Amino acid sequence: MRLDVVTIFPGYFDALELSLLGKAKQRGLIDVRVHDLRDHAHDKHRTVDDTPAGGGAGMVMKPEPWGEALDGILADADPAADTEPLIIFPSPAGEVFTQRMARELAEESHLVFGCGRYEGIDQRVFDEYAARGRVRLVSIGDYILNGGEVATIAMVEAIARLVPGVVGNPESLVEESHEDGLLEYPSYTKPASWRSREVPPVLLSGNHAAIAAWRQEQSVERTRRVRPELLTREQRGETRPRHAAE
Ligand SMILES: N#Cc1c(-c2ccc3ccn(Cc4ccccn4)c3c2)n[nH]c1N
Repeated sequence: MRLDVVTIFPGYFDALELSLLGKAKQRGLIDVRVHDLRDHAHDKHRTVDDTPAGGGAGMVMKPEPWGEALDGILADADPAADTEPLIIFPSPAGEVFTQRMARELAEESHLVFGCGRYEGIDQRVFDEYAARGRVRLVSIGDYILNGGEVATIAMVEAIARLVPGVVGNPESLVEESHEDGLLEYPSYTKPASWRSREVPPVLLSGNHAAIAAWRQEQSVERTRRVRPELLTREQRGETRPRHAAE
């Protein structure tokens, strides 16, 4: 998978050189290219923002540097690829990023992340690239950040770890929160007793069926307590199980 990131703060993405993603890069599983938007602003001060049309507080990112940066990336994309690159703009006005979306995006061969700052990017940039290809505005949650960089790092981590070969043991991806629509069960390790707090005996029983049942029950109970909206109506007890005899 190729990942291009356009930002005025390229240093944010040094984080992608660390840990799992750094190793995946070294192994050629992920090709990350970070572009400084200011390299595409050619005035003396490398200006990337201007006052909002119609007035209002703050500044808006000018379209010209974005056009030059994104045109360059698209022109450099693999012409033999099945599909054109998908351009993702983190935005508080975007569709909410979920594990389902992460799985969907992990199937892509080329993702481009456009990190806005200030009050956002001139709308015509979104319109231009949506007319020419595939664009999605995506939000990582209902709160306001100062720009798209942190959201991009979060999304890149969630997506890249699903790319085959990036995570050592693919089985560890199966029983994770949200993979089956439920929150993950609580985890324990050694020692069996710590400050008079015991590991649940079922986990030490060696009875794998009982352990699996306990973990499923814990996932449903934790989801019911913390995120009831993730449960199906049947799991919430609002309907009888479909197989139940009348
Ligand atoms: N994803 C995501 C985001 C963002 C986000 C993403 C990109 C930009 C570019 C500028 N700003 C600041 C800003 C302030 C005020 C109104 C609009 N925008 C961003 C914020 N905030 N919260 C999320 N879940």
